[in-house]
Amino acid sequence: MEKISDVTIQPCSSTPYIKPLRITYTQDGVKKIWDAMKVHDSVCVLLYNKSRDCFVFVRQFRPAVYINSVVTEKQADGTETVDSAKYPGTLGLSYECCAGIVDKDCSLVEIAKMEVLEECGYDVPLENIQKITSYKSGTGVSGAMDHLFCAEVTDVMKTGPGGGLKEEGELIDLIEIPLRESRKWLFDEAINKDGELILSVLWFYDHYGK
Ligand SMILES: Nc1ncnc2c1ncn2[C@@H]1O[C@H](COP(=O)(O)OP(=O)(O)O[C@H]2O[C@H](CO)[C@@H](O)[C@H](O)[C@H]2O)[C@@H](O)[C@H]1O
Repeated sequence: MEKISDVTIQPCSSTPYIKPLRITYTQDGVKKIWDAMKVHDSVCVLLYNKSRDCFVFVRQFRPAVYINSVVTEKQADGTETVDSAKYPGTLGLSYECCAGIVDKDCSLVEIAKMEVLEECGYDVPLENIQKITSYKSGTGVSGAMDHLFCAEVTDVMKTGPGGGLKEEGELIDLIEIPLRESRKWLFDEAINKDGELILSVLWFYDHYGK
């Protein structure tokens, strides 16, 4: 998972996942420019395993986290590289709630259910998936919607290994954090995690009075 090497970084104009854009507009009579990115909306599911009183998170190597944690070297051909002997892949490991982009023609809660099965191996009934909230993420750059859900699962619902879709190259570890240890873990800045995870867990404490 964290054995990373041969890292190169180059400009990217457009892909199926992101579309960088330059926006010009006039605001109160003043001409302005803003650089932004079109990205997919996403769903994110906080999983709480009732059988073992723990949260189930996913841990994966995130290239964006990695390259923002290292010093890159400019090469003559204009690309940038990273000395992976100096900067281990562990710098790019990130703990997140199970999540996925909204790129399918089905409801958000159905996408949430599919992601829980693919990434975490739990076959959770739709009625166990409850909405937390939806909000605009990355307002300076993307402004996409993030739809947060919470699902209570039990060991009986664990029907597969999870770990993500191998055909999409996904490499995902499942990490269980006991509820009683989660407050300390949540605010441990040495552990990479995203805002969706923190918000969802704080919602859980509030909603269930934990
Ligand atoms: N930028 C990219 N470059 C190359 N390949 C890409 C890519 N984005 C997606 N992919 C490909 O699409 C596959 C499926 O991605 P997912 O829908 O599982 O989103 P992911 O969990 O990575 O991010 C989800 O979770 C994170 C964290 O919550 C959210 O930020 C995010 O919007 C949400 O989709 C990936 O395995 C990869 O093959």
